[in-house]
Amino acid sequence: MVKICCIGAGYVGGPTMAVIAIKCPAIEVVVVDISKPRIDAWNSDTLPIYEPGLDDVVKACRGKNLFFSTDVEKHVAEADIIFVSVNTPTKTRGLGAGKAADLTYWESAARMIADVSKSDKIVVEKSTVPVKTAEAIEKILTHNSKGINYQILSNPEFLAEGTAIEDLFKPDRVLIGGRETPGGQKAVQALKEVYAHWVPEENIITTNLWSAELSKLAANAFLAQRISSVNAMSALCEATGANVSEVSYAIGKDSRIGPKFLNASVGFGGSCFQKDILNLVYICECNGLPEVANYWKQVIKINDYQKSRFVNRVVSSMFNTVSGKKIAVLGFAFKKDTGDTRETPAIDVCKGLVGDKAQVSIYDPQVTEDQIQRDLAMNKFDWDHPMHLQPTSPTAVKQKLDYQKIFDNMQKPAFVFDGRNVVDAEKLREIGFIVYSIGKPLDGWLKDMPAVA
Ligand SMILES: NC(=O)C1=CN([C@@H]2O[C@H](COP(=O)(O)OP(=O)(O)OC[C@H]3O[C@@H](n4cnc5c(N)ncnc54)[C@H](O)[C@@H]3O)[C@@H](O)[C@H]2O)C=CC1
Ligand SMILES: O=C(O)[C@H]1O[C@H](OP(=O)(O)OP(=O)(O)OC[C@H]2O[C@@H](n3ccc(=O)[nH]c3=O)[C@H](O)[C@@H]2O)[C@H](O)[C@@H](O)[C@@H]1O
Repeated sequence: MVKICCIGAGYVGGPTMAVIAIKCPAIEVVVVDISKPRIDAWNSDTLPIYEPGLDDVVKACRGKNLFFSTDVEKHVAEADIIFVSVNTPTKTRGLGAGKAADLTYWESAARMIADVSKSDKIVVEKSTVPVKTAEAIEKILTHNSKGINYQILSNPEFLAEGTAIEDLFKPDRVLIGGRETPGGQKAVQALKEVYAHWVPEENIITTNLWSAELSKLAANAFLAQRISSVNAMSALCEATGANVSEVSYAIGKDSRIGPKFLNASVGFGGSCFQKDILNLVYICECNGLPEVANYWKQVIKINDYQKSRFVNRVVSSMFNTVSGKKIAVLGFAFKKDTGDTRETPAIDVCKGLVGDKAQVSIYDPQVTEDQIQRDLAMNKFDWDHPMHLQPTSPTAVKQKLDYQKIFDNMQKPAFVFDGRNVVDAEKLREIGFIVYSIGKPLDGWLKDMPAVA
């Protein structure tokens, strides 16, 4: 029986391994982590992360061929294939602080693999890492190899939170990079066979190691760039009377552009887009490519601009001050169907409003009060140092808001600021609200109260 061990039971390690286990009943999959609370939660009825469909997959194979354990060394020693899916946050201090990826967790996992292994291993980079990380890992593993053969593969993950199970069941592609040696190619084949249990062969792409590592950073950079592009357009729409949804639809009809990922928003969030672009910027700088670095930096700058533009719009609409005013924030996670708050734009928006002394009340059905308090107290880039444990008691209750009742209870004029373009603005205007929707023609009131970013 092939044995797989995955180091890191987070948003990637947990769902990815659960799907491998359910699709490959003949493979034993053990997910290990140094965090006991996280492993305990994976072994309980309340999983440590909320992800639609995840519960069913875990329950179907846990205890059969899927296991969660803190006995990291034992399971690493026994495995044939080791996935490393630990966090790779942005460095907070030292060389490359605020940009480079912090590989501390990765390095300690690699050293532990080197220490405990007694048989040949395929080590798979699942975490998103800088290009050439495999070379560094190879050095650590082979330095004291005691005759053990290690093959390093890059197999980046492309799942998005909120749709992880769907994405894993039907990935657009699986990417596997390996050394172009007979040993490297044999390892690529072994991993390909795992995915071939459910992914059509033509969707499994194999490349050299560096292409696979770079493709992951490039994919996230391109995706984030689309959002910054449409968000940049949203500002121009507001200034000109164009409607960003109509513009997105019109350009998305061009098959070369495509319709997906063109929703204007208060800005992108999540643990990866910003981190991975900063990492890409740092790699470009280290390779003497400042023009390329500056090109990608703009994606982050527009994202920051969009968040502060939103806060300024709120403040300027209310006579340039929100001091003492009651503001309800609905939704705090970085997107729907997740409880993950890492780098959520809501943090910047709430901090901006609180900075102007607003009285802010925050609600998200998937995020606990404790988590929100911690997030708002944290410094930039600290959110992934140490581990960011998710709330274990989210409610799945979907509540319908009674906007008429809300309006009746509010001081007038009553405002709604929609950072996601999800409310029915016309209906709310009929009730009497002044509504701001990103990138949409402005209400008369808002036109008279120009916001400066
Ligand atoms: N969250 C996402 O949607 C995606 C994340 N990624 C990448 O996957 C990687 C992991 O991300 P997440 O799962 O979100 O992180 P996470 O923070 O949720 O999980 C990482 C886990 O690794 C554990 N860990 C750290 N060092 C360890 C060690 N030495 N031994 C055992 N366990 C250790 C931590 O305790 C933590 O539970 C990152 O590189 C990220 O960029 C890639 C695609 C999607
Ligand atoms: O490397 C990663 O971590 C992952 O990053 C993203 O996935 P994720 O961040 O989970 O979620 P997305 O759906 O990409 O959303 C990211 C942010 O962009 C925002 N967004 C997305 C789409 C859009 O049109 N507009 C927009 O503002 C979302 O609200 C959210 O804040 C990528 O989509 C995944 O392919 C990748 O594997």
